[in-house]
Amino acid sequence: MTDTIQIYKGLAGVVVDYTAVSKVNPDTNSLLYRGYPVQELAARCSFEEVAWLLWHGELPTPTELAECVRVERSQRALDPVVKLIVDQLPTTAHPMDVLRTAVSAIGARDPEAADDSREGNLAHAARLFAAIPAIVAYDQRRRRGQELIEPRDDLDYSANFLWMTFGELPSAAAIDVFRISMVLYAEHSFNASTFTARVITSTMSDLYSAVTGAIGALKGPLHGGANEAVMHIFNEIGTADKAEDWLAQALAEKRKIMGFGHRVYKRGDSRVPTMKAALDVLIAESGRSDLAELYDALEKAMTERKNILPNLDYPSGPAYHILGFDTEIFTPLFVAARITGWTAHIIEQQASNALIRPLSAYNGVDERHLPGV
Ligand SMILES: CC(=O)SCCNC(=O)CCNC(=O)[C@H](O)C(C)(C)COP(=O)(O)OP(=O)(O)OC[C@H]1O[C@@H](n2cnc3c(N)ncnc32)[C@H](O)[C@@H]1OP(=O)(O)O
Ligand SMILES: O=C([O-])CC(=O)C(=O)O
Repeated sequence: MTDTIQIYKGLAGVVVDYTAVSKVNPDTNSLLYRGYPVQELAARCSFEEVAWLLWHGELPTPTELAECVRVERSQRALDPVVKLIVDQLPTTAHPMDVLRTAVSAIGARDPEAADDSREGNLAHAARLFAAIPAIVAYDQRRRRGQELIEPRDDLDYSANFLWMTFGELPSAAAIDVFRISMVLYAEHSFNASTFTARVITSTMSDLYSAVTGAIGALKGPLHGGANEAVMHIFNEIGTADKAEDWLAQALAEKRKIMGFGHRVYKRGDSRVPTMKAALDVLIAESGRSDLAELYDALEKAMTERKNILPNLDYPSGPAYHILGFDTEIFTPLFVAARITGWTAHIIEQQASNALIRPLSAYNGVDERHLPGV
C-alpha cells in the first residue's frame, strides 16, 4: 500500500508565509497596500509616496518625502558603465533581458551590494527605483536609433520617466495615467516574481540577485509579459468586428487569451476599473475609439464564452501603447513599478527568514544499479 501524497500543483491555494506589505482579497475584490486601498493611493499619491509607504509601512512625512525625492533625483542618470553594457547588447534581445542584465550589472558595481542590513537594503532599493527608468527609456530610444536623454531635476518620477523616453512631455492628464499605472502595478502579495525574489532572499543572497531573478520570473506571458501580449493580440485581431470569430478560433486552438484570468481573483481584478478609467482618458484624448471598441468587443466575447474577466495587463497594454511606448517595453514598465513591492518583500523576508525549500514526490524510475554493481 502506498501513502497518498497531497500535491499542490503550482502551489495553488497554499499559504506559505505572512506578509504585512499588501492584502489581496478576492472575496471583496480589494487590494490594500500597508492597509490603504490601492484606489485611494492611485487617486491621491505620487509614485514616490507609494514607494516609501511600501518600504516603510507608513506614508512619508513632508520631510521624509523631500528626502525620498532628493535621493531619487540624485540617482536618476544612467551610469555610463551600465550604458556601455546596454550598448553591447543586440536589439534582438528582449528589453526584459537587457533590463535583467543592467540590474545585475548595477549590483555587481555596488561595493556595498552584500550589505543586507535593513538600511543597506533600503539604500539598494532606492538606487534601483531611481535607476530603472533611465535603463528602460534608453533601451526604447536606442532601438529607435535615438540618443540618450538626460533626466530633468524639475520633474517628478512619472513626468521624468516620460521625458527621458520621449524627449517631450505629454499632457498633464497623460502623465497622470502613467503615474496611476505605476501605483497599480507596484505590489501584489506573493505573485510569481515576488515569490521568486523571496526564495532567492531566503538563501541569504543579496537584494540585486533577488531582483534579477524576479525580472526573469516577471518576463513570462503568464505573469508580467501579458501586458505586451495583449497588444500583440489586438494587432492580430485588427478590428472590433473580428473579435468574436478570432476568440472562437483561439479557444478552439486551446490558446490562453492574454490579459484575462488570474490565479487569485476569480471575479475580476481589483485594479482593472481604475486602470480602465485611466485608459478611457487616453482614448478620449487621442481619439483612439477603434482601440476602445476592440477592447470592449474582446472583453464581451471572453465573458460570454468563458466568463473569465480581464486582469490589470488588459487595460495597461493599450494605455502604454497610446502613451507611445513600443510594445516590447511594456513589461519593463511593470518592472519599474514592481521594484517597490519586490524590495519591500525582500526586506520583509530578510527580517524574518526561513530557507524556502519545499518537498517533492518522486515519480521517476525505481532504484537501479550500474552493470556489475
Ligand atoms: C499582472 C499579472 O501578472 S495578471 C496575470 C497575467 N497573465 C495573463 O493574462 C495570461 C493569461 N491568463 C492565464 O494564463 C491564467 O488565467 C493565469 C495563469 C493568470 C491563472 O491561471 P490559473 O489560476 O492556473 O487558471 P485557472 O485555474 O483559473 O483556470 C481555469 C480554467 O480557465 C482557463 N483559463 C484561465 N485563464 C485563461 C485565459 N486567459 N485564456 C483561456 N483560458 C483560460 C484555464 O485554462 C482553465 O481551463 P481548464 O479548466 O479547461 O484547464
Ligand atoms: O498576483 C499575481 O499572481 C499576478 C498579479 O496580478 C501581479 O503580480 O500583479
